[in-house]
Amino acid sequence: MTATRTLILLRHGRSEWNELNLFTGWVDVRLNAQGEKEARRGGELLAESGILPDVLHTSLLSRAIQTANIALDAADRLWIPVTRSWRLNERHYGALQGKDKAQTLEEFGPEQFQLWRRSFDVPPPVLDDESEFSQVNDVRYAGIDGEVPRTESLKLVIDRLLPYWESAIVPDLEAGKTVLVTAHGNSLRGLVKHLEGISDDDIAELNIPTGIPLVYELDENNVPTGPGRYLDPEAAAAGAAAVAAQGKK
Ligand SMILES: O=C(O)[C@@H](CO)OP(=O)(O)O
Repeated sequence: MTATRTLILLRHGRSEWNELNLFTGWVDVRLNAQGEKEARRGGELLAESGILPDVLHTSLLSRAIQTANIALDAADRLWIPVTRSWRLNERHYGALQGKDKAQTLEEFGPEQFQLWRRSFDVPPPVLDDESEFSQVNDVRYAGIDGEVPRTESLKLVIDRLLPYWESAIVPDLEAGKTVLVTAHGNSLRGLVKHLEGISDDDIAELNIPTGIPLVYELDENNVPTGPGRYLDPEAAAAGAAAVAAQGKK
């Protein structure tokens, strides 16, 4: 029997802007108190299930970094090596960054809202470089191998994510390491789409809850041997339903 490889995906805990119901994207907001609690619980779930990461990959956004640190502290794994990449960042939400989701839904209607939020290849309008929510002059992206996005569809997220998956994450998995990836709702939707071979249409229905580890066992071709498994399935189902309903309250 060939040994399987273990991959853990963790969406950051609730952020200040999740709380305010604002489109966030690349805006670098922090976790709120509930998000910190979720991150701790995420780490406890890892410890309780004995699925302990050997290496960590995070985005360059503080909410993912904070989540990883808190979770790893709870699992007594703060010491593991870490690599961070903009390629794991949240989807850039273009001109929607900083906008209220409920107001956007009301202004543009459910069809356009869903198209911007969950379609595969329709990006929101581009964000002006002069906007306070633009990242074009953010020093952390000064050296990236590409242009700082002004907007992204899920397709564009997958296009910039997969080279990192292949060049940085897969080698760790192939070295037999248990890999933790701490990232975002839409960058993780992109990775799950790739792993599970979800169609461009069906991916619209997938929502990832905050703070609950999602574990995959992968074969020697890095294909999942079964569906991903949330370490707290009940909380995950409730969390995913809440994400799907955002804007409607
Ligand atoms: O605002 C965002 O950046 C994302 C994740 O919080 O939201 P949505 O779930 O609407 O894609």
